[in-house]
Amino acid sequence: MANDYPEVQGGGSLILAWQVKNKNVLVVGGGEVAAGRIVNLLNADAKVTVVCPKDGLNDEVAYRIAQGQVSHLDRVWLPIDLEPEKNVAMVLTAVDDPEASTRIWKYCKKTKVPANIADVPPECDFYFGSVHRDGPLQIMVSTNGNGPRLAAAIRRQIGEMLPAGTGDSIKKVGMLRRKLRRVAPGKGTEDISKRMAWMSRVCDEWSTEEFNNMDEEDMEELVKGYENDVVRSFEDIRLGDTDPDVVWQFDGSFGWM
Ligand SMILES: C[C@@]1(CC(=O)O)C2=NC(=C\c3[nH]c(c(CCC(=O)O)c3CC(=O)O)Cc3[nH]c(c(CC(=O)O)c3CCC(=O)O)/C=C3\N/C(=C\2)[C@@H](CCC(=O)O)[C@]3(C)CC(=O)O)/[C@H]1CCC(=O)O
Ligand SMILES: NC(=O)c1ccc[n+]([C@@H]2O[C@H](COP(=O)([O-])OP(=O)(O)OC[C@H]3O[C@@H](n4cnc5c(N)ncnc54)[C@H](O)[C@@H]3O)[C@@H](O)[C@H]2O)c1
Repeated sequence: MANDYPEVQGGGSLILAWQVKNKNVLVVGGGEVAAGRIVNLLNADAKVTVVCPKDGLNDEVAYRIAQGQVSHLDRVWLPIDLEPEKNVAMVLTAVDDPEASTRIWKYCKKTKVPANIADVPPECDFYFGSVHRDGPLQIMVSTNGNGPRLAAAIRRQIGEMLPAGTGDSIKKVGMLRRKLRRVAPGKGTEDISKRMAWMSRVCDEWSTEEFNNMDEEDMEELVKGYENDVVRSFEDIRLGDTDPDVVWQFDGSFGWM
């Protein structure tokens, strides 16, 4: 039977944007790989505890501990680190001891805590990927275990392709969406459909650069069109005076002077 449904391509990962804000995450090990994991976790507002003997910490991890950005347990990992009272949401190990890694992985499975064991794909509930970050924008590249270094090269290429200010333009879209929900707070299905359709039109019709240049006043002006399903262009908002509230006033100049 012919159809246009997407073809299934098994063998991939389910790529998600996992929310770890204010959740307890345990990092086992304090070397270079742990340092990278810690930055990723702090960027996602997690509450991080590092378990690693003090003499094994690298400079970056020692700095995070000294700054109070993460908590520290000065010893090797122990099963008590996963006691239910600790409420651990996730475990990331980056240790140079494969036996310890496997022991930790098995214990995570027993206690049903999702875990990533660096370098041991069969002992991972999820893999890391290479991430491009620009404000609210995050792009993750995964090669699904085939070539992590290639993932980093592809991530850099993608980052270079994006127009400057892409992250800022996304921030503006976020502000506009929040403003729209204040102006039109309806929670009925029709309200939601109307809001989504209007917002989709704005996103399709406005460019990254226009979103970047959009200020608070432009946003106010733009959302005024929502009620009547009007999406004014950036140019129209900046140059036009279709708003009856705006009265043209002579400023004493004749333009050509
Ligand atoms: C993307 C990145 C994210 C991050 O870790 O932050 C990441 N690895 C990175 C770098 C990297 N890792 C390794 C090298 C040495 C060169 C090389 O081997 O290529 C380099 C390159 C370097 O250091 O420059 C060694 C390595 N890695 C794994 C194995 C085991 C194996 O393959 O069996 C071995 C040892 C292989 C061996 O024994 O020979 C496994 C995994 N590494 C993953 C992620 C997951 C798959 C992601 C994917 O496929 O896309 C997965 C499956 C599990 C996981 O760890 O989550 C990060 C780049 C971040 C960035 O720079 O932006
Ligand atoms: N997936 C990746 O992206 C990737 C990339 C490079 C290396 N690796 C692998 O990740 C692992 C860590 O690499 P690294 O460069 O950070 O190593 P590293 O030697 O710099 O750090 C290992 C750390 O683990 C600590 N440690 C060892 N046993 C421990 C235990 N039982 N409890 C708590 N802490 C313990 C050590 O004190 C040290 O701080 C290695 O197996 C390495 O091959 C993974």
